[in-house]
Amino acid sequence: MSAPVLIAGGAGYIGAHACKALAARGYKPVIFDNFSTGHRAFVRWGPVVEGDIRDAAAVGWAIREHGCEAVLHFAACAYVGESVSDPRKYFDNNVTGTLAVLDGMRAAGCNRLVFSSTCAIYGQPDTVPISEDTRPNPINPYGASKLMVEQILRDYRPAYGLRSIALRYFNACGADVDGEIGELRDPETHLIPRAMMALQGHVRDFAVFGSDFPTPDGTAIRDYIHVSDLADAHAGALDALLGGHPGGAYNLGTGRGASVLEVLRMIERVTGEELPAVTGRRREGDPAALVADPTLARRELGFVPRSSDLETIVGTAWAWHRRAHPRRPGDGRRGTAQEWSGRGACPDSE
Ligand SMILES: NC(=O)c1ccc[n+]([C@@H]2O[C@H](COP(=O)([O-])OP(=O)(O)OC[C@H]3O[C@@H](n4cnc5c(N)ncnc54)[C@H](O)[C@@H]3O)[C@@H](O)[C@H]2O)c1
Ligand SMILES: O=c1ccn([C@@H]2O[C@H](COP(=O)(O)OP(=O)(O)O[C@H]3O[C@H](CO)[C@@H](O)[C@H](O)[C@H]3O)[C@@H](O)[C@H]2O)c(=O)[nH]1
Repeated sequence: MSAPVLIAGGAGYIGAHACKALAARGYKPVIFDNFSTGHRAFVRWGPVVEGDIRDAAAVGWAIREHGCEAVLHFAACAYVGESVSDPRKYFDNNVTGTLAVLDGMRAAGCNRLVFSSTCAIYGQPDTVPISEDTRPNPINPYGASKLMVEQILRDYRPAYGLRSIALRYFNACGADVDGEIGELRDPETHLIPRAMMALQGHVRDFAVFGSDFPTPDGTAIRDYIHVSDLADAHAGALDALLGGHPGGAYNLGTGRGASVLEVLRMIERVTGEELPAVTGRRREGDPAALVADPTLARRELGFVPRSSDLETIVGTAWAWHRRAHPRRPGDGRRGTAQEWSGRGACPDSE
């Protein structure tokens, strides 16, 4: 018998990959989504309830109707820049929305939750790699909203017996190896999909955001984790919660950092194409380096990334993008990623 699980935000990028991973493990994902950024075409592995997480009664109804034993909660607004210009939207959807999910769960007698948190809760840490002991210090409302939810979850555990695991993803990327789902947003702000959209002529203003960071090549370093590894980690966290895990918070990353230039060189290698080489200013609020210490997740959840080498990340993302965004004629290229390493030689995009 497959256990039904409510997947709030299951029509989105990471949520849909999690639905596929859960279905492969014998769970029955029940997708709950308002399709604000999700895709109807990504609903393939279970029934869908169209609704808003801020509607606690609708969440409770969906849990009872399908007999869900747990909730995986991906639904959120997740644009860092937008969270600075419109913080109310973020505190409303991410914090008030999560309170409503928790109300719906309690009303339906469901007390196990896996929550999508983020390394954005750490802000600009002084040292990397970042362990869970690093003091959270978010520098934007998006990160603050996720940290608030983590605090709420900690308080709900002793008060209401709601056991939860918060998974702090580093940079989610890549696409399903079968090419069934991938990363597709409007607008798209993330490095890898934007670079690929630039190659296909859909983005005209692609740039490296900053070449003066205190890093070996001057560009920012991130810990890129394949979305299918994240999806497997959710299945593992769910297994753990259903098996009696008391709950907690875990970093999900590889422990290895890659600079923007290293990612772009890999994109050029895998695609055999030259990217437009433009160096722009730093994006406001971008830390120099975020790299996970994933030891705790490995030890306590058995988390081992299998697809998170840059070549697999870029290869799967490129396969998806070629299908999702057929090339447009004309491209306006201005150089190669190789040229970026000679910083200063490139035109400034500002
Ligand atoms: N993409 C990343 O690199 C990354 C990193 C760290 C954390 N996260 C977190 O992971 C989660 C999923 O991110 P994603 O990249 O898949 O984003 P996404 O936008 O693709 O998915 C979010 C999904 O939630 C749905 N949704 C949003 N608000 C809703 C509401 N009020 N009611 C019902 N459904 C709603 C959207 O329609 C969408 O299907 C988010 O919570 C995000 O904060 C993402
Ligand atoms: O066109 C672009 C886009 C991005 N970057 C740089 O590439 C790096 C990665 O950027 P991006 O892919 O936008 O990811 P992050 O800004 O690191 O943020 C993502 O990863 C966070 C966790 O690290 C999540 O919390 C956020 O939701 C998610 O947007 C950063 O240094 C950016 O400045 C560029 O140089 N050019």
